[in-house]
Amino acid sequence: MSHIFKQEWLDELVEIAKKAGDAIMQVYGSDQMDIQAKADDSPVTAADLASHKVIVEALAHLTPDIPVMSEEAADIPWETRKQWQQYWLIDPLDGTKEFIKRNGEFTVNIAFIDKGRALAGVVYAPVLDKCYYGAQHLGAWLASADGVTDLNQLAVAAPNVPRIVGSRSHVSPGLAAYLEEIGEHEMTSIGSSLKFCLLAEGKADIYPRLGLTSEWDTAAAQAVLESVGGLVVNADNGQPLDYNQKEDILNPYFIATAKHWRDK
Ligand SMILES: Nc1ncnc2c1ncn2[C@@H]1O[C@H](COP(=O)(O)O)[C@@H](OP(=O)(O)O)[C@H]1O
Ligand SMILES: [Mg+2]
Repeated sequence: MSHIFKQEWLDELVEIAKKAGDAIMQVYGSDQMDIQAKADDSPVTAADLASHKVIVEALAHLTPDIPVMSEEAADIPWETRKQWQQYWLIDPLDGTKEFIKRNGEFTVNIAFIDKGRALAGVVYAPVLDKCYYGAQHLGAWLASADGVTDLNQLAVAAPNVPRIVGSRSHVSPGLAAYLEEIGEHEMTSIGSSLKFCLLAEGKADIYPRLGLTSEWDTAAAQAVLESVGGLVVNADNGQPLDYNQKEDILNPYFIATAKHWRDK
């Protein structure tokens, strides 16, 4: 059965992400982060696993019949997964390296994928106290200490010189070539899916990711950005970045662009 993504689900996702953030902050505030290396040698902490547990349990309660894929439970056969029309795709703690460095640039990510498209998502940065959430047919908002901002109501003027955002901890040779081609620009480095959120908030213009990411790293934030008219495309062919269309979970290199920059 196919579901219509409802406003109540979006509100519920915000609550779930905040609970997951609370679980992460318990580890963040303790002396012992319990860092382990995963099979691919990337770090995983007690916080990734605690956040994963909170989200998976809450989603099972919210929508018992919708499957869930998480970075921390990704071993789902392609034969099974390729049948999914709709599913939740989560990265319980994106920016694990930033979490370990304790610079606050990490997020909880929950996306709703509908027929290969990132339809809705929430991105929550507990230390920064910022929660971005949206759905393509409902809109997108930022909840912070200042209250709730409708991201579609922001009037953003595109600057003359593009403001580029890039990874703090994963720098690729492709990016250097891209920046050289683009010429004069301002560059900001920040960890996790927050890069997309800066575009959605009108604080940056382009996020070129000419390096590897997995589908759970991008889905929720792509949904937020595209709910405010931004776009994320495959850097090679300009096609929208899609989900669950191939066995390999790695994304192609991509370029994300803010609405005000697309309109320029
Ligand atoms: N070589 C690689 N292969 C796959 N994913 C990679 C990668 N290098 C970085 N990433 C992904 O990039 C994410 C961090 O993004 P950024 O560099 O923009 O902060 C990591 O998420 P996690 O922290 O959840 O593992 C990781 O999944
Ligand atoms: Mg990640």
